[in-house]
Amino acid sequence: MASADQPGPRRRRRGGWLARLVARPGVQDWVVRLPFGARLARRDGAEIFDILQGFVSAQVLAALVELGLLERLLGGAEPPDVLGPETGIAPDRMAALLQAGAALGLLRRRRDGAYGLSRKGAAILGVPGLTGMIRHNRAFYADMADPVALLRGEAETQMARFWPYVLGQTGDIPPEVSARYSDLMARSQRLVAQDTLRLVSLKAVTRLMDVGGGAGVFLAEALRRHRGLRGVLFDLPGVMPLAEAELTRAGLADRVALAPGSFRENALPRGADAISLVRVLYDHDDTTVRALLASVLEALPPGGRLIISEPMSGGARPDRATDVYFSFYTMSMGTGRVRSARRIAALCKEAGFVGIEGPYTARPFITTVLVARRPDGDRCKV
Ligand SMILES: C[S@@+](CC[C@H](N)C(=O)[O-])C[C@H]1O[C@@H](n2cnc3c(N)ncnc32)[C@H](O)[C@@H]1O
Repeated sequence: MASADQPGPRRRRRGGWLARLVARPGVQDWVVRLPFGARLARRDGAEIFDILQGFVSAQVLAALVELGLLERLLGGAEPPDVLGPETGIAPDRMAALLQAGAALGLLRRRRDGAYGLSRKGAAILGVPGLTGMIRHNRAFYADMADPVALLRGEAETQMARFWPYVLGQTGDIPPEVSARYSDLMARSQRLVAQDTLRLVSLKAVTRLMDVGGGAGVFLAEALRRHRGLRGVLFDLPGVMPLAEAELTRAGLADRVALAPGSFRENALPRGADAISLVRVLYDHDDTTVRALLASVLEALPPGGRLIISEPMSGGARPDRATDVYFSFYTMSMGTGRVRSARRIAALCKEAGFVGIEGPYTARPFITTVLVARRPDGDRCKV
């Protein structure tokens, strides 16, 4: 069925003639002989090869992170025959890994045969949560090893086991399991929070409720920027100890009320004039999202604002980060999906929200933001 993210069947059939022509083996030989053809074919070839080897590049990065080599090289360049024995890897294989890291621009090869960290390699260490995410990709890439099985939904995925709430489990998730995934999210949440708060203003907000707020990093960031603001953190009970610890550490515990519960089972608490959903919708199917948006609308006062922030599909203009990485990431979680801003706006409208603003983004691979409002007059049931 066509959705706001997909064109209808009539448009899908058009435009295949060029692809069919280019796919003929003889045509490639002919293109190379045309003026500009050789350059075009070379560029296409290089780009195709880049896509083809993407998995291997990611695994080279994973090996550098897992072996702690980025941190190790912070102290200065080292040759393979020093790093090999330190990590239990034969020097010639270590040389291959370091050479691959240099080819990817993560390391720099020096004339004396030692390898040091490049600016890009060092930046990986500086981005909060990135090395944790790279390690965590092991589970995701295990699911991606058989992409057709994943697409057919043939087996339980490793990712579904890592994120148990997407399977419909609620308050009874063991605290250590909740803590594990919330900790991973917390590490990367600061970047999402900073981008979100640069894109939307909370000046007029007095109480912000972050639903699915995890460890509370978004609330903490918002409260630090707005002294008069108070917060409510709504999430599964198992996540509360982590949130409490994070907010206490930030010295903000007295400005945030913790509200344990499941939005699948409980009404959301009232009293906030803005509600945020940060990286929440893309974990869930449309049925859960529709119910959640209805619940948010009910919890808001007339004129109250909803802020949605998460990686969004490029929709009509497919986006390399969100329509590849995040789309398959959420698919391997089981119930999630990356939606375009247009699709999310349509779901908000359907729930009764008005005045939809956005999408705003600085870096689509970090997040995109939409803002909506509960109508001032009483168009919706309370
Ligand atoms: C992907 S994490 C995002 C966490 C945080 N907002 C962030 O950006 O780091 C999704 C969050 O939604 C919470 N969550 C999932 N299902 C929930 C439910 N039924 N009720 C309340 N929270 C839920 C999870 O516990 C988790 O903290």
